[in-house]
Amino acid sequence: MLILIKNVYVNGKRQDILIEDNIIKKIGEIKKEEEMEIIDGTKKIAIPGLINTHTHIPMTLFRGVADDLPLMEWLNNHIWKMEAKLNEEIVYWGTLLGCVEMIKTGTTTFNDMYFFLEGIAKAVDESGMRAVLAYGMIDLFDEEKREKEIKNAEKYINYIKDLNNRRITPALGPHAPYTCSKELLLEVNKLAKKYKIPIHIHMNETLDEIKMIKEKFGKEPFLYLNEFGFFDGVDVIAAHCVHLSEEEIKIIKEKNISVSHNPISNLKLASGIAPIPKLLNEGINTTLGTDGCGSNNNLNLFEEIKCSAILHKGTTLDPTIVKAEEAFNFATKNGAKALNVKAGDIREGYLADLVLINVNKPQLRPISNIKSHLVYSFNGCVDDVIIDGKIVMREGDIITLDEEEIYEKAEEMYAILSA
Ligand SMILES: N[C@@H](CCSC[C@H]1O[C@@H](n2cnc3c(=O)[nH]cnc32)[C@H](O)[C@@H]1O)C(=O)O
Ligand SMILES: [Zn+2]
Repeated sequence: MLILIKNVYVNGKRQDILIEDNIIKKIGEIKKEEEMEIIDGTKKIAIPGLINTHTHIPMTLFRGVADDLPLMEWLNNHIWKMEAKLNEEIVYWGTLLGCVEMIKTGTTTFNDMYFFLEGIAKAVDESGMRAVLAYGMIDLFDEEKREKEIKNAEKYINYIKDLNNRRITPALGPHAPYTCSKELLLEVNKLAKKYKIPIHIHMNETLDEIKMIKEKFGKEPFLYLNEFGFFDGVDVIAAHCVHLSEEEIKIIKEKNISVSHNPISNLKLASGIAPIPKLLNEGINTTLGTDGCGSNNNLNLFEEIKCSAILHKGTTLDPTIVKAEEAFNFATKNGAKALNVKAGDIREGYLADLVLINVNKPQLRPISNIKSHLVYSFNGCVDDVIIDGKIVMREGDIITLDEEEIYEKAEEMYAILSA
């Protein structure tokens, strides 16, 4: 399958992009040939598909159901109660709704931690998106639950591998150090090495959890986990990292941990503001996530890009902190590095995960500085999306999914959850 995007603004100039199978074959001057599908890029710019490194995608169905609460109350009194009613079908439709929202706002890859993974994987496969899927493990320090969670985790790793779908890969998802025992975390490290897959974990989101860990284990979360080798020999994506000591930042740097910065979720749950300028100073790989729709409440990664570019200017009173280019890289190159996917940039030999945006939009005019507009002005409504070399959306219409059906089913599924 050959796709030729003609005369599109990419990497600073108007040129052509040739896609062969799922790879960007050539960028430059390219002649049209018979068997090519041609996309006219004349009025469009091409950017790499965005990469969301922290989601709980089926939580689209929890949008707006428990606003204006702190994390622990939100989780314990609302979210975990509703999650008890979830099943494969509800998770499937919630995921499809999330895929529609992510495709429409230019996200092509997401890093998810949830449960009922068959439903999630089926929806991802149908949508055409790329995803790293982890079964979220919680043992609450109970041995019986631990055995069950470890068995489930390994079952899902093999389930996803057996799908043999190059767009869907497995990860391990121990929920957090305050919901997972040391024994479970040690087992997770072992499984990550055995299957050569990354670990996705919530870290240092709120002051409460840090207090809990310090009281229970006598030290801060990263120091506690590092002491028993949790970070050794594995790739870790740590979501949130809001409250960090200097010692903990050292560990993040030394262990090459990628941070998933979720500024809007952290603000909405009043968890705090992650010390991103300090992490950047240490060269720590910083990426962006939305978290779930219960605590954001959308999946528009352009909002996270803009928020990450202005929030830290405000906290440091330094307008030069987190420049537009850096913020854009959080959601593209850095995300690709964290998830170890050859995407996040439009270069020959890279995966053909790219997005076209028609510049005939008021927020993109005058065309003075495209990168600035994408970070500080654009509302995220993209036009065409190509993932793994397949056209998934054309001029705003998603080809792979039936939007109307998904919107209807989402209402039905929400009615079950809220009954
Ligand atoms: N097997 C676990 C599932 C854990 S999935 C990931 C969990 O993270 C929860 N979650 C969502 N957002 C956040 C957050 O910001 N911090 C901590 N947990 C969250 C989400 O509701 C879900 O319960 C169980 O039986 O509950
Ligand atoms: Zn989360």
